[in-house]
Amino acid sequence: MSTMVLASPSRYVQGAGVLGSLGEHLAKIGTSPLVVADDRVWELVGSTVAESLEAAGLPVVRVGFGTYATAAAVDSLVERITTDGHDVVVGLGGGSVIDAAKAAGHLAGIRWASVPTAASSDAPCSALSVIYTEDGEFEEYRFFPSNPHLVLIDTAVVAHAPARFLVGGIGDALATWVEARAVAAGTGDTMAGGRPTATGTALARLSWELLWENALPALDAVRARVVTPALEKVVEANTLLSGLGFESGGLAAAHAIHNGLTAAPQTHGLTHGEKVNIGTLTQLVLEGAPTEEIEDFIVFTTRVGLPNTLTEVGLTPDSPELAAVAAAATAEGETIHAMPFPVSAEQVVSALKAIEGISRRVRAETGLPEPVAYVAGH
Ligand SMILES: NC(=O)c1ccc[n+]([C@@H]2O[C@H](COP(=O)([O-])OP(=O)(O)OC[C@H]3O[C@@H](n4cnc5c(N)ncnc54)[C@H](O)[C@@H]3O)[C@@H](O)[C@H]2O)c1
Ligand SMILES: [Zn+2]
Repeated sequence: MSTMVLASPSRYVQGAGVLGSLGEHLAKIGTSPLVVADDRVWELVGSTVAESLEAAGLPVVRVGFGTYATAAAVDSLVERITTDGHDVVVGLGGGSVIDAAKAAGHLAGIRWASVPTAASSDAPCSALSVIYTEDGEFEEYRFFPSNPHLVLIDTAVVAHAPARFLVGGIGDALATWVEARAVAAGTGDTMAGGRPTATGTALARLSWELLWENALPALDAVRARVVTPALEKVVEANTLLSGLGFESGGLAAAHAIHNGLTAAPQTHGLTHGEKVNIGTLTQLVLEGAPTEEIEDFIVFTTRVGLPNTLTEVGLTPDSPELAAVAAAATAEGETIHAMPFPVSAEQVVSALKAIEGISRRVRAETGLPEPVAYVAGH
């Protein structure tokens, strides 16, 4: 019998205004926190965080952050933690700063907490970080022996973030069930280092169900800058359920194709979830999913505002970069090899080319807008 593993953070806290109790929660796991946040995020929530830490008797120390979770960014955080003797590191912001904080906490031998300010990815809960080059190309996954001690997400902050962040988080979370069911059907391991539990797979499915029901009204809520029950459900789906579901249910082709896409400079500037959505649709085509399911996915993700054509990620079916994307997606060790059948780079190129025409046809047939070409950096 193969071993099954489920991983999860020690504590998950979600609600409107919970950032005000960050200090109280952090005081249970450390006495000298280092908060990592870029200037934009600190401008938005720095005063709330500082007041909360002060009220809990904790010192307020914040260090800045760049764009990507690079090896160098992680190393410089480790140096800061070690020199100043911090005992808990807090990633405050998007998935990149959270990944950098996790990796630094692990290397420095201290605890770490995730405090996302947008529901833009399922990075906050996992025991791994995705490391990039300085140019934003996928470099490696780093795995840690434990998940964050605390994940805290304030839905009022999420409601005031640009809607595109929530769109990205929905794209990342929709992939979770499509990938988890593929891993469950095969023999591969999950990111937690074993076969999926029924629990992990079920959480991935619940994430999909909540999104299908609540994603569109949640986006309406964010555009109105208000917290509604639909938004709470989507934040939970994007952050907690997708986080547990991808880590313990398994990643497959969709994320491998996302990682491959980072090799095409045309895609830089798109969010993680936007690129993942191209991977999800490509996986559905690769596995020969029922036509109705593929068509429903295209209609739903177009309505959400996610790209589902090559055009929308700066590519075309004739782009020479597709070969490099497929080569990277099928590299040794990539999660595409957890699919229940062998996948070659040629198959990935074919499926990528196929999504352009399928999505254009479905969008035309259902009265949805034609894709608009994405130009990196604009
Ligand atoms: N480790 C994991 O398990 C895991 C899982 C999924 C994704 N990821 C990684 O997460 C990264 C993607 O994360 P992301 O999509 O959050 O992007 P990001 O972290 O790269 O960028 C987020 C940007 O949004 C800004 N921002 C954050 N909150 C804001 C707010 N409330 N208002 C305005 N601006 C705000 C930040 O300043 C930052 O510039 C990728 O590197 C991806 O590989 C990791
Ligand atoms: Zn992801």
